[in-house]
Amino acid sequence: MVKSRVLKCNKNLGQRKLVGFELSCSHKNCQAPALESEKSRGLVEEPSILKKKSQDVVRYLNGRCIYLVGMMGSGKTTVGEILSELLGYSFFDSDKLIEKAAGGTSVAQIFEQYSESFFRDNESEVLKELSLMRRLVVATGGGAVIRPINWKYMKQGITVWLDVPLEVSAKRIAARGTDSRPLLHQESGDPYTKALQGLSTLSKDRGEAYANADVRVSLEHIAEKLGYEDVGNLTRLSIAVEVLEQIENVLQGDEETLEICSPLRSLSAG
Ligand SMILES: Nc1ncnc2c1ncn2[C@@H]1O[C@H](COP(=O)(O)OP(=O)(O)O)[C@@H](O)[C@H]1O
Ligand SMILES: O=C(O)C1=C[C@@H](OP(=O)(O)O)[C@@H](O)[C@H](O)C1
Ligand SMILES: [Mg+2]
Repeated sequence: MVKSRVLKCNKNLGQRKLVGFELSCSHKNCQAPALESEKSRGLVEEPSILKKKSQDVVRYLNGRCIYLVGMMGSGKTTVGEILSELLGYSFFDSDKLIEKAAGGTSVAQIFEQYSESFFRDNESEVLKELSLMRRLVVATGGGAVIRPINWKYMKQGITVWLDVPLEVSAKRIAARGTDSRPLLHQESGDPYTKALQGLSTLSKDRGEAYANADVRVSLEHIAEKLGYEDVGNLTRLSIAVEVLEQIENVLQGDEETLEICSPLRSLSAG
């Protein structure tokens, strides 16, 4: 087992960082376990056409990581896991890494016991560490987009914005409750109302930050393409496939552009 860098620091209010983020991978360049071993998780059955698409995207990515951005409840963690399985990449959720480094303290407790700013410092540290690695799918926390430094780290890979109607995200969050999302706690009313109000406020504050992503995956666009009346009924897999297709479109375009612009490139590729 190869361990990448582990942050050495102490967990206290004086220091701004938590004790070691342990980012360990099964192979030197952070390849995920072979897809077969992932199949045991049974997250997705993979028809041959999807396998071919996944393999094409892996080639275009050439080891670059995928960073999923989007509001709370947009499906970053859920779709990210499926994407990692399809690509044979390792999956990391930045929130989970922070919670693990904090000895299991939840995100909500970190906000309460330390501060949002403390959480954000650690979020940036996690993204900095992950930016040194390859062949990862990273589900970021919804607020990762608000710090420019985080874009510097995420832009080492391909950034994908899951653009989901706030009503759909609010419904998903309400189904599990808002306790785990501290930025929704100050709202009043039933879980759906709290979630929708909180998301609406955050969305206004964050403006176009998410639009800095390399790829925008609009669930409304997918629903239209697939003939779904209700965006909320789109399956996790159909969204993951759209992410792959959009990444392929962007990277294929880049590859063709590079081929046109620098004919020597194919020689340098060896
Ligand atoms: N396509 C989907 N259809 C139905 N529920 C979903 C879908 N994607 C995510 N969810 C659910 O929505 C909630 C939020 O998803 P999550 O992946 O945690 O979002 P994020 O990480 O962006 O906050 C979870 O309970 C998850 O199971
Ligand atoms: O939008 C945000 O600022 C946050 C989103 C959360 O992650 P999810 O987007 O996975 O819920 C988590 O990082 C924290 O509660 C802050
Ligand atoms: Mg998440």
